[in-house]
Amino acid sequence: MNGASLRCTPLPAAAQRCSGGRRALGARPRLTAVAAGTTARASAAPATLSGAANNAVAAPHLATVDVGRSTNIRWHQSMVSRGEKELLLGQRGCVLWFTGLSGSGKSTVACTLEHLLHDRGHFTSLLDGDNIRHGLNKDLGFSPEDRTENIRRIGEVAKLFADAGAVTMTSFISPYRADRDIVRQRCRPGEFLEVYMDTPLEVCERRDPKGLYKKARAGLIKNFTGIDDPYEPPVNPEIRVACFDADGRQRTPLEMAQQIFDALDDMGYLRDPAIPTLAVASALQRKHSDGILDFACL
Ligand SMILES: Nc1ncnc2c1ncn2[C@@H]1O[C@H](COP(=O)(O)OS(=O)(=O)O)[C@@H](OP(=O)(O)O)[C@H]1O
Ligand SMILES: Nc1ncnc2c1ncn2[C@@H]1O[C@H](COP(=O)(O)OP(=O)(O)O)[C@@H](O)[C@H]1O
Repeated sequence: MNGASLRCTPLPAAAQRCSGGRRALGARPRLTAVAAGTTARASAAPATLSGAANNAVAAPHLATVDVGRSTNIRWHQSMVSRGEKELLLGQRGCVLWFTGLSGSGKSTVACTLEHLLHDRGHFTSLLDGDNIRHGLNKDLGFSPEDRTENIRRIGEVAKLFADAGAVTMTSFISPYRADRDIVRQRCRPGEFLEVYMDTPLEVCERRDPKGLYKKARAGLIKNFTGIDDPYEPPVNPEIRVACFDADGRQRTPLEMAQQIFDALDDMGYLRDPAIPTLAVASALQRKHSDGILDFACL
């Protein structure tokens, strides 16, 4: 594919049966390799893309940029849009950012919520503090700088999952308001939903499932959130999960998870999962000869 260049070619007219102003999935510009005066369908994306890279030197729209310590990099636009992925999944990708003290119930409720969502046919992902610190962030501790970097990385990973259409849950203390706000700003409008586990320190300390509060009180752990390191509660979280009900009874994890599920549903993040199933079925029946699915009549 030497000398190939990238060109976006619209599908043939027959493939552009778009109804009611909604763009047909099959009608998006298609990546096409053009070599030595002939027009050919790109059969393998990597070959096509490397062809583009070879020709990027003089084309201004393919200019590279420097970001942080990375030089000469360029943003690559996906050929399958986020909207198309969300249509397939029948939901909107989002980041449900659980925040609260250690022992406030972040992991338990996020895990319960993931079950609820999955049972109802939704695509989810759960990033949990302890787990991520076993791998991606095992180089980080609990200094203010390390916590900030912890949250920054998780924010970026969560955004990637949301971009793929997943209802993404993160479960980190994320004690500093500024760090959470940076993640919010990095997300699209409406994509970031702060879920505040509003469980008082006394309750968390009583639970103390890992015995960490006891150690922190004894001075064996330094900079423990809520003891000798600050926790800054959200000012205006999208979802506040209260520990107690109106009668002063401690709410169960299932009640809390159901509250978040209902809020997501009310806000329109969850659509009927049956929709994309039907969409795929009917698009398959109208598959074009070139193998592209046609969602035009939806
Ligand atoms: N100093 C200190 N302060 C707070 N927490 C501590 C500390 N040292 C260890 N742990 C354990 O690590 C878990 C918190 O990790 P996170 O990644 O969520 O923390 S942070 O968001 O970066 O602040 C937290 O887990 P959870 O109880 O699930 O929140 C603790 O078990
Ligand atoms: N709604 C709840 N009611 C009673 N106990 C809870 C509730 N949510 C969590 N717990 C218990 O509290 C402890 C800490 O919960 P966990 O989800 O690990 O908190 P976090 O992830 O915020 O540290 C666990 O032992 C869990 O069983």
